[in-house]
Amino acid sequence: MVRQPIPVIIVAGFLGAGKTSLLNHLLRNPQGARIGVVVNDFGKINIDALSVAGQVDSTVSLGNGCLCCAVDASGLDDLLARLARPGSDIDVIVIESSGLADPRGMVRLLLNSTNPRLGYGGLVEVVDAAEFDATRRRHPEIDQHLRFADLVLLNKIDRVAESDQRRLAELVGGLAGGKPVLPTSHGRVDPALLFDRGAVRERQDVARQLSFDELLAEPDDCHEHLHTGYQSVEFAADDPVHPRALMRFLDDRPDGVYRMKGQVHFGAPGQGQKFTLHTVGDFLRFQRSRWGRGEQRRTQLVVIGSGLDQDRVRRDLAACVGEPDPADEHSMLDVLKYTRT
Ligand SMILES: Nc1nc2c(ncn2[C@@H]2O[C@H](COP(=O)(O)OP(=O)(O)OP(=O)(O)O)[C@@H](O)[C@H]2O)c(=O)[nH]1
Repeated sequence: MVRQPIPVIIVAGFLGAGKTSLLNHLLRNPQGARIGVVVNDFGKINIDALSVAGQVDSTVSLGNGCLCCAVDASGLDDLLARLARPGSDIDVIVIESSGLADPRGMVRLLLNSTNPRLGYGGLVEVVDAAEFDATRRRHPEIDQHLRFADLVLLNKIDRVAESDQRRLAELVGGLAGGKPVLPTSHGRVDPALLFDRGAVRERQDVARQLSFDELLAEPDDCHEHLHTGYQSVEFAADDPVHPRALMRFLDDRPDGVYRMKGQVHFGAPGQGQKFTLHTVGDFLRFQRSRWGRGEQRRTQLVVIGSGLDQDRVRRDLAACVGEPDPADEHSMLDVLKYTRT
């Protein structure tokens, strides 16, 4: 029997929109589908890969650089071929693109793929409902990212007033040419909407239509992509970080910082857990969990922003390393205010 090509679905969306949350949701609720994953992060430390690792066997990661122009079609093909190799039993591959990648470049790469075992499975755009207006003001070109979406998740709906939800859904739906817009929280969507064979086939048919000829013919200048205006700083420390010092850094983030993510090892007594940190714009959240067995307790952070003074960010974070005074019982208080377990 001839095997149908494995659909490759691209999950795109601006920094911090909720792509990894969606991916984790899909991996936890696969509904029988065996999912292969490619994660592409902007920073050198691939935090997204760390976040999804352990949940799937078939993850390949491609850190440091946006997939939209960092690799050519053959480079991506090699990555995908590893997942789609005969006998791998994968039903669907999901590529989580970096938050600064141009989805059009990614779609183009897939349409140019020569691997007969793979087929384009559609573009899912995740939109941060709370940040969308501000992001558009800074980057009007983001509108174009929605043009080829097959499905838009209007995510973080819990952070937006009801009246704004309607306005945003209409706005985003218009930019996506009338494609379905689903309000979501933490990327919780019915996986069938992404993986259902009928839906995938429909998206593949649409991809063959005129609009995609247009996409393939469109000039693509990498120098105009969003990632060219952004920098990232990676920070790692084996020694514990002082909670009060890190909170001071977070309260007064250096100019240009938009996104921070990673894990923090605090030295405060009784706080031997792993704290996963996320900032997106003004949003700040820690999540507390146990360190894995054999996992090294260390801080690893990526800071992403535009116009960053990278040396200063590095210096300021290095200055946060240190252990609180054992007499300071409340050193973790401010961290815990922003922590969810
Ligand atoms: N309140 C709220 N927070 C969310 C929602 N979805 C994601 N988040 C939080 O937003 C932060 C960023 O989410 P991620 O899923 O890592 O975003 P991302 O798009 O993968 O980020 P990048 O890969 O860095 O671009 C995390 O702290 C998430 O827990 C949501 O629907 N509501």
